[in-house]
Amino acid sequence: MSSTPGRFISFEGIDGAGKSSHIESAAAWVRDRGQTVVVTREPGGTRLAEQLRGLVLGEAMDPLTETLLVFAARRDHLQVVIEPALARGDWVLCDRFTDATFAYQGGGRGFDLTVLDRLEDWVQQGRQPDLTVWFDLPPPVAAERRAAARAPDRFERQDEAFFTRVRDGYARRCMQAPHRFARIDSEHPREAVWQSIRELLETRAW
Ligand SMILES: Nc1ncnc2c1ncn2[C@@H]1O[C@H](COP(=O)(O)OP(=O)(O)OP(=O)(O)O)[C@@H](O)[C@H]1O
Ligand SMILES: Cc1cn([C@H]2C[C@H](O)[C@@H](COP(=O)(O)O)O2)c(=O)[nH]c1=O
Repeated sequence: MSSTPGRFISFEGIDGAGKSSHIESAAAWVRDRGQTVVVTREPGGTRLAEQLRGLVLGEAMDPLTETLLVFAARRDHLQVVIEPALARGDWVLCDRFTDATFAYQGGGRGFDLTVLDRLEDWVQQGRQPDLTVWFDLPPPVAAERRAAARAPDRFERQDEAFFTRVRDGYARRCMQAPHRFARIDSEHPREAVWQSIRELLETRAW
């Protein structure tokens, strides 16, 4: 059992914003302070949710189907991984959580935000991250980074207008929950971004 209560920290941003480049460093930083850390991701994190991830990232579907699948994956992830870890006092660092649904399905796809509000309440029963690190980056810069890094999936093939709406979706969530959100300027060089994350962990996660 850990000496302090666990924390739930989510990492968010448009595709290519730099989350994955920093989440393991953040986990190592927390472990160095004596905490047990679970690093996980959405959609995914359990056997079932990883299967749903494969469908969501690979198969064409309508926005309602997409929304229900990401929430189904989230429900399993919460029950099997996140809630048990927090109950043990572990820290959970999660590459994306429900803010991604509001940004991608709500902002990007234009799906009804009031339905998302209801699904969020229903699936999460009040569970929210203690801290959300939002890696903010202009869509054209993120597209350049992605193009240099890998072949695109179904979301990454979307155009700049889609990612502008996703980014606006994150900005809306940030304005609605300023106590939980922290915006990081991800256009800075990697070391400067990491410095911002470290300061954030020191001041707002502990
Ligand atoms: N600050 C930075 N400056 C320049 N390049 C960066 C920076 N941070 C990350 N990158 C590079 O940008 C690419 C995308 O980064 P990364 O995979 O971490 O993004 P991501 O937010 O996890 O994306 P996704 O959510 O789509 O998986 C990688 O090639 C990475 O090396
Ligand atoms: C949680 C969640 C994710 N997505 C999208 C966003 C990304 O394009 C992919 C996940 O892949 P990545 O490796 O994290 O970039 O899924 C979504 O549309 N809705 C969600 O709720």
